[in-house]
Amino acid sequence: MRIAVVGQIARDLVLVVPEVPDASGTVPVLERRELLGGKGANTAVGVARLGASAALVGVVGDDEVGRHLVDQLRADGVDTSDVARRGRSALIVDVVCDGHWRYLQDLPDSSLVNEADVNASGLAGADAVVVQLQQPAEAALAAIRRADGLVVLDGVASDEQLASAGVVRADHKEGEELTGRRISSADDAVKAGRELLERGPSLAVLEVKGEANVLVWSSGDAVVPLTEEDVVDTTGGGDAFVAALTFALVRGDHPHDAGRLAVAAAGRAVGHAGGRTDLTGLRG
Ligand SMILES: OC[C@H]1O[C@H](O)[C@H](O)[C@@H]1O
Repeated sequence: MRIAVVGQIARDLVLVVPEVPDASGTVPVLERRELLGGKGANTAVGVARLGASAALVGVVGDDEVGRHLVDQLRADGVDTSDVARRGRSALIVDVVCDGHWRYLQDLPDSSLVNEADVNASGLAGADAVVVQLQQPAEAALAAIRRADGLVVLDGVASDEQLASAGVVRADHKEGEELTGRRISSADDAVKAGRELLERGPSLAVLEVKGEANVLVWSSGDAVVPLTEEDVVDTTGGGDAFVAALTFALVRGDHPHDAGRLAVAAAGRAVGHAGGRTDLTGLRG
């Protein structure tokens, strides 16, 4: 099984604080961690740790940090032949308070995947392509058009993108933006998911904040409650979720089982610090 991911690669600076400061306020940093991150890279590493072959279409800086990011991806078993090197590397500052993140993003334009990167990549041969929609819309569309396998969209997709996708997955905030609906219960998510299916995909996966993930497909739906893991850091929970969801769907799992594996993976991710989680042994 080969899964390609189109998305961001970054260096994360995690600062754990006791509270978020007001304007002109100061708070101490309780803990500082320099970690490997980026949604695309985290997802690709998750796929590799689940035992599939993972390839990443992304960009790192043409600098020392970029070399380190690529070396670590390779060490984690990710095929980096489609990782471009230019400009400076993206830096994300994760301000973590009570286990929940707020990001400050230093994303130079050069750090975004462009259409030429996608067209030069080998994603066409993959069984599934995960497209993270933080990338420019034209690059995302190029990836969707070039994909031969299952297309999994992660984030707020446009109608044009949805029309050619197999799966769309959105966290709570993205789900509300994507559907224009308030999603505060599983029933809301099922209704929103049904509307999404009319826009193209055959599976919609929406989060109900703090409660569950809801999967909706043409002949059914399933509500998978979140695990009761102690939350250390929510960074990367969604990336582990998408990695496991895609892995399970390509393996041929029923959507409900795929949802269960995805929730278990996200639970493992939020139970530890940083965006790269060891999903080894998590096979459902
Ligand atoms: O999804 C988590 C990732 O998003 C942010 O962009 C950080 O890089 C972090 O690793």
